Amino acid sequence: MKVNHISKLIHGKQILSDIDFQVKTGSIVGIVGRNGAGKTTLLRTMVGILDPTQGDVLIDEHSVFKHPQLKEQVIFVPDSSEALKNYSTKEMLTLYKSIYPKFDEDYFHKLMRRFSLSPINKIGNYSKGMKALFSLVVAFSTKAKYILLDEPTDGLDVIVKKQILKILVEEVSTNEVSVIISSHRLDELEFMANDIIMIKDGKVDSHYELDEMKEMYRKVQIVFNGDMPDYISQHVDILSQTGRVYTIMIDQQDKDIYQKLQEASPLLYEELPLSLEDLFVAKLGGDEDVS
Ligand SMILES: Nc1ncnc2c1ncn2[C@@H]1O[C@H](COP(=O)(O)OP(=O)(O)OP(=O)(O)O)[C@@H](O)[C@H]1O
Repeated sequence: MKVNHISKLIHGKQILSDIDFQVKTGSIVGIVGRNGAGKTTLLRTMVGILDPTQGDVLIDEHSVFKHPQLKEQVIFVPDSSEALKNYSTKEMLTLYKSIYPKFDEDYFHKLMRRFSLSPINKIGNYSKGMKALFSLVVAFSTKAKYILLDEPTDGLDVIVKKQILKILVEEVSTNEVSVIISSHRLDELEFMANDIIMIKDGKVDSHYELDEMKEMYRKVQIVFNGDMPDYISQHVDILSQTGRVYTIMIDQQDKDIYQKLQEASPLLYEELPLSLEDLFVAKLGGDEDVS
C-alpha cells in the first residue's frame, strides 16, 4: 500500500500535508504523534472514508478512490464501536459478509471461541474489552490485507491487551496481513512495530525502521563540571534534566559531538538503552517541560 502525497483540508483548515509513505506486506506500522496531530484523519483517509484534497492511496498501484472494490482489501477499526452498538453479533456477521466477499465465517467462529466471546443480541452490551476483541475478530475474519487500527488497546486491562498484541503479531506473521496502528502506547509499538511514522502538525516528521532507529541515536546520562557547554546543548536533544544530571540523545551521524563531549570532561557519562518514548520526546516534545 502506498500513501501518495496525501493532503487534507477540512473546513478550510489544513489537517494533513503531503503525507507520503509505503506499507510493506506483512509488516506492522505504528503511527505516532501528539494529540491532534492528524493520525485518525490519516487512517480515515487511507481507508477511503474521507477523500483526500490532494494525493492518492494505492493498492497494487491502483487508486482506492478510483477502484472502490479495492476497499475489500482494507478494514478500519475505529477506537470506539459506538455506531454498531445496537447490532447483534449475527447481524454484524451478515453485514460484514456482504461487504467483504472473502469473509471467513469458520475463522470468525474459531476466533470467537478462542476469546471466549459468546454471541450477543446487542454488541453495546459487551464490556469494553470484549468489544475491542470482537472488533479484531471481525477485522481478521474479513481477510482484508490491510488492517488499520485506531488506539486498539486504549483503556483495556493487561490481559486483554496481551491477547490483542498476541493475535496482531500472529496474524502478521502467519497470514501476510499488514497492520497499521495509531497508538499512544509507545511501549507496545516498540515491542511489535517494524516501522514507526511520526506525525507532527499533519506532516510526516520522521519515518524509522525501528531496528535502524536504535542504531541512529544514543541516549546518555551526563553531568558536567558546571553548565552544559553551548556547543553541546545546540547539537544534542535534551530529554530531561534533574539538577546537574542531563539525559541527552545524540545523533550518531554527528561525528564532532563525541570529541566535544570528551573535551568537556564530564563528571559522569553513562550510556542508557534508547526507547521509542525517548525519540518521541526528542522529536515531538518541542520546548515543553517534560522533566
Ligand atoms: N471533521 C472535522 N472537522 C473539523 N476539524 C477536524 C475534523 N476532523 C479532525 N479535525 C481536526 O484535525 C486535527 C487532527 O485530528 P485527529 O483526530 O486526526 O488527530 P489525532 O492525531 O488522531 O489526535 P488524538 O491523538 O488526540 O486522537 C485536529 O485539530 C482536529 O480538531
